[in-house]
Amino acid sequence: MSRLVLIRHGESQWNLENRFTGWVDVPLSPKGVEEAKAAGKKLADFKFDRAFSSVLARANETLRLVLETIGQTTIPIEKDKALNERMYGELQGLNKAETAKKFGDEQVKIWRRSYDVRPPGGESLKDTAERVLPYYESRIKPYVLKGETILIAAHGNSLRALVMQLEQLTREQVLELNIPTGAPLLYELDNSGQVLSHRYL
Ligand SMILES: O=C(O)[C@@H](CO)OP(=O)(O)O
Repeated sequence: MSRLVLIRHGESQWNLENRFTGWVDVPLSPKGVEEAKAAGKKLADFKFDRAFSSVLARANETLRLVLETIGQTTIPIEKDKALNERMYGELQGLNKAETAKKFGDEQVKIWRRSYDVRPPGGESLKDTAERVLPYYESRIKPYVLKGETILIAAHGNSLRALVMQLEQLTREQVLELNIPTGAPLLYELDNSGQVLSHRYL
């Protein structure tokens, strides 16, 4: 059996300011730093074989703080832009509440949570899945099949794409799927990579 822990980065400065972030490389907020350390405390009983992260600072920093908290900073780490947040195109930098006022709540929900509608100039969840899932299959799943204990630090939407696949969610179900910041989500998988159980720690 393999254990796979997914963690969305702690609160970022732009989460705090309620701005669309995407590929903009913003830092963690002070609360985000605390969330990452608290996540580490929840993972104190885990002995990770390896970890993966996007190349964005908020995920890298979250991973570093978790590994420092549990004293496991020497494990192999692979960082790849395939795990980056969904690129939010023209929405990047805009305030989410102001954007909802301008375009309507329903339109903004579709841009934020639908499966295959692209925000203007950006990636849909489907586009994001088309880079996250091949990366998972080629770089992460081989270690799942070996029964390793693995940590992935990434983003709301890159993790939604992975969770949709792991849990075989429908497009309707993924519309309601939100992944909170700094909350470790544990999957137990069998030796063929099928999910046996999942829960937030
Ligand atoms: O702004 C973003 O890049 C993401 C994650 O914070 O936002 P959303 O909640 O719309 O997926």
